[in-house]
Amino acid sequence: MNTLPLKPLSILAVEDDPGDFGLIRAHVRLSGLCAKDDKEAVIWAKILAGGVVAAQKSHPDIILLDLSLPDSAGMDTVHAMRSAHPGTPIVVLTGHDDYDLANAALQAGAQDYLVKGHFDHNALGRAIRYALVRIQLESRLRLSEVALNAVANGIVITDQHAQIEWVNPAFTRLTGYTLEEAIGNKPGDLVKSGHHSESFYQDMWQTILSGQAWNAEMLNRRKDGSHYDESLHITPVISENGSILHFVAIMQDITERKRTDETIRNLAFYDTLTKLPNRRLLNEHLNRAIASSRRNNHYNALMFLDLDNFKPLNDTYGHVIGDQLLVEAAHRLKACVREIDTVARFGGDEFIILLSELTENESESTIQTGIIAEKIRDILSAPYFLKTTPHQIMPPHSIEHHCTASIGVSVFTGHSTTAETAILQADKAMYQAKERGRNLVVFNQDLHDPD
Ligand SMILES: Nc1nc2c(ncn2[C@@H]2O[C@H](COP(=O)(O)OP(=O)(O)OP(=O)(O)O)[C@@H](O)[C@H]2O)c(=O)[nH]1
Repeated sequence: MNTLPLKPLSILAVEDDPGDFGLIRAHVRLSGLCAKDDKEAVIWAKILAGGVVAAQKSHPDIILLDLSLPDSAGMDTVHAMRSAHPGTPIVVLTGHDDYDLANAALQAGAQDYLVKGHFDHNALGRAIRYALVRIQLESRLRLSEVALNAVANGIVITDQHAQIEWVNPAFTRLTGYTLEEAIGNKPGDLVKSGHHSESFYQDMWQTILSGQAWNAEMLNRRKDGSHYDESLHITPVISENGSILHFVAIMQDITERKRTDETIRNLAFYDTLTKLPNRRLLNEHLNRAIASSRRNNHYNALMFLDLDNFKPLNDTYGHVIGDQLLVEAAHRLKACVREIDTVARFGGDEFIILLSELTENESESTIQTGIIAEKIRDILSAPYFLKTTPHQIMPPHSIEHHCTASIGVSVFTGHSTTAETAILQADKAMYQAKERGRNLVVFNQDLHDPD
């Protein structure tokens, strides 16, 4: 920050009363703000218009402004001088002890005021120095405000009780809440989505109340009810004695980034046609199931499922119709299992179903799996109604198609197998199901030479 000018000050006094001007000049000399023998140190203008012109010509360091002039009175005088000379500090001279008038003058852009006839050279000197410092601080403050208003990130300033004192326009753009609507509310009351646990917020409070900054990515709710993802950074503002005065929260809308991350994740781990987990995600789930089975001794089951005679459907009606059947089969499979199980598309017309956390008893687990496998076989064999699309040669119509599946099953614990062998065993059993005439469930354990 600039310090006060070291050179003697140049002062403009806008004052219609020669007696008052004489007093001002005497006080200025006594105050030591300018050289004692400098007759030009205080420039005199008797009316506002003259004062405005004099300020333009001489660029004074400070303007002493009487509020009651022949060509202007009251706040109009302050407004006129302030707009003509925005960067020059103004000390208003009021005629009587009118604090309302003085306050209004400060609001209108003056930096300080003096009551005429009630100040000496010390008070004048102090007022002038104060006004010079204050205008510098005000200009820095204005600059910061312009910057805060211009940034793309939302900014919220709260008091120590988390009640909003100020928000910037980016916050309004992000949440839909204007400054007026936000003031006095707690941020959580405006944007909490209900998506995060109590412990999430407890962690936040614990951190910021201990004087530390807190960062998180979270889902919030706009005024119109829609949701957005934000990256949030909260910093406590701490006084010299260590108590918290404010919190400053800076938030960035990361909805787009989250969406892109989600798309990339979906492409990496999910089949684009059926939206089922792909091989890579299946392997993750399978390895996790094996690891947990090693700890808790629960059996898992893996079904390798291949649709029977799927190729002719493609050959007769085209891949678009074949795709519809694959999507419908995926829906049916998902409906047959629990939330914790995995239905994955392994490739082509092959699916894998992983049943996790069965019982600790092999035969019980095998019976359970058999029931589910039969249910799947049954559900998949129900007719499919597939719709041809208008661009095909035939007008759009519905095709009723029948399709069955051959299912190979392996039941295992984490102690007895690896992910690879579990898949191989189920695949081998599925191959047997095909060999034995299709539309069958075959367990790996029932093969003559199970692996
Ligand atoms: N519509 C469609 N077809 C696919 C897709 N991926 C693979 N296919 C087809 O699925 C068929 C798989 O056929 P197979 O499993 O070899 O033979 P199948 O006719 O089902 O006979 P079996 O399995 O022996 O009962 C092939 O015609 C592939 O072209 C896909 O994403 N969409």
